[in-house]
Amino acid sequence: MTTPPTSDLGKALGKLDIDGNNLPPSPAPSTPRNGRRYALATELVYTEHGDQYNASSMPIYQTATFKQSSGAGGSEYDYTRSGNPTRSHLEKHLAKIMSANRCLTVSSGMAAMDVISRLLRPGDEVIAGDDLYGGTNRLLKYLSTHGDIVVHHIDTTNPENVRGYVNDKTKLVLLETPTNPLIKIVDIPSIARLAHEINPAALVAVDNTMLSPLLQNPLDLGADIVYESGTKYLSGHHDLMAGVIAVNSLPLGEKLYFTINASGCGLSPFDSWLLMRGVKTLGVRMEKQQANAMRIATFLEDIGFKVRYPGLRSHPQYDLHWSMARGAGAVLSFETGDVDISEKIVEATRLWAISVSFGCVNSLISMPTRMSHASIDAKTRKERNLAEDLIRLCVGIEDCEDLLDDLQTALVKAGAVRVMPEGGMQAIDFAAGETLAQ
Ligand SMILES: Cc1ncc(COP(=O)(O)O)c(C=O)c1O
Ligand SMILES: N[C@@H](CCSC[C@H](N)C(=O)O)C(=O)O
Repeated sequence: MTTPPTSDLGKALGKLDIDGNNLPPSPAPSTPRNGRRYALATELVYTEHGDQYNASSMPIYQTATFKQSSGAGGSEYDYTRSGNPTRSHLEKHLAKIMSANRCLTVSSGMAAMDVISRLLRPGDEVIAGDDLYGGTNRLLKYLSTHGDIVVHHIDTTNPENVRGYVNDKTKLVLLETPTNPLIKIVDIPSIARLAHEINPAALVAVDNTMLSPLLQNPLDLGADIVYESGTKYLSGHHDLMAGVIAVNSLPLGEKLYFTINASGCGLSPFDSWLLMRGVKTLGVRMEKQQANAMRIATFLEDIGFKVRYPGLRSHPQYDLHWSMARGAGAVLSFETGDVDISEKIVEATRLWAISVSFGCVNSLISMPTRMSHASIDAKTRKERNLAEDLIRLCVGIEDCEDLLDDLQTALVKAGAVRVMPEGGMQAIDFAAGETLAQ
């Protein structure tokens, strides 16, 4: 029961929420899904954890063990591998944000993927995209060579392609959207629907790292599992590694928890605390990152580069993206038509750090085939149309004029653009055989 309101405003409003329920104003931590009622930007920062001293920030329970009050054990926590209050608090908060009934946090995005992959048995089949993060590709390859799992890498941008591969052995359909690094869009609702129709036991898992729960909720779109690298947008500062898994099915959540406890990959108390702190600023970070990304993408497209970004009208799956997502994110890629020129651009930037990963407050530049996707062999990259000259930009929160200025200088220094007498610049079409001299 809630206590009666004492202020006039309180009396006027009572304790009723917008649905007329007499409930606490925000989700009780243990019932995140049913309790959500503020806008996401508010929920990101609003937390309740019931600390005995009312600490505003959830304390870090930096302990491996918890003393028991009886010889039979049985307290809520006994050992941090099995559970820790700081991690639990984060998981409950994330469940609320991710529109999930249960959330689990582990030591990296790949650990999340590994935990999910333990649901597979020899002979099971996995359907995955042909454009996906290099590390995910590497783990799937390992499962196929060491675990007798059959992995089909197909173009998941067309749900009909997926239909052809779903059968009674399909255990997992693994999707990324937008894909990393080609920024292709995958129709989560259609694929989830058809996969479940053909094989109700098939699990549809979505790697939501590119957008974060602020911009897309795959569970609401029909997925069974959503996971993310918390190393990226959720934390936002590249100062921790984390992975997050969210589900609505509680039995499925228990299976995943079993693996986390059994294998010991649960997120540490300190990283749980850091991630909790990072999540609170996700809204403001992403807002600025997206605004900057849109300007950068528009500039590159205007001067003639082929740019991949779902914020641009020219993206071939623009409508599909916006039917699922609330924003375009802040990762884009573009091609120059010449690998050496791309390398020169990357190396000529100063503000844009040459770095893997994305989602950080700092802007990053990289050539995926040399860095994040180098673990995919050159032959496979070619088969999957992963252009060697592709440059990926992960846009941060800096002043956009500075970012544009640094990028423009790098383009000129690298000889990737022609400076026009009337001002401005024009990309040189190296793929069409054009040169700077022309
Ligand atoms: C789309 C995507 N998923 C998963 C991962 C794995 O995350 P982590 O590096 O935290 O293991 C990455 C990057 O590493 C990624 O880009
Ligand atoms: N050497 C690492 C590369 C990590 S790439 C990180 C991120 N997902 C990205 O796309 O940039 C590895 O081998 O995993």
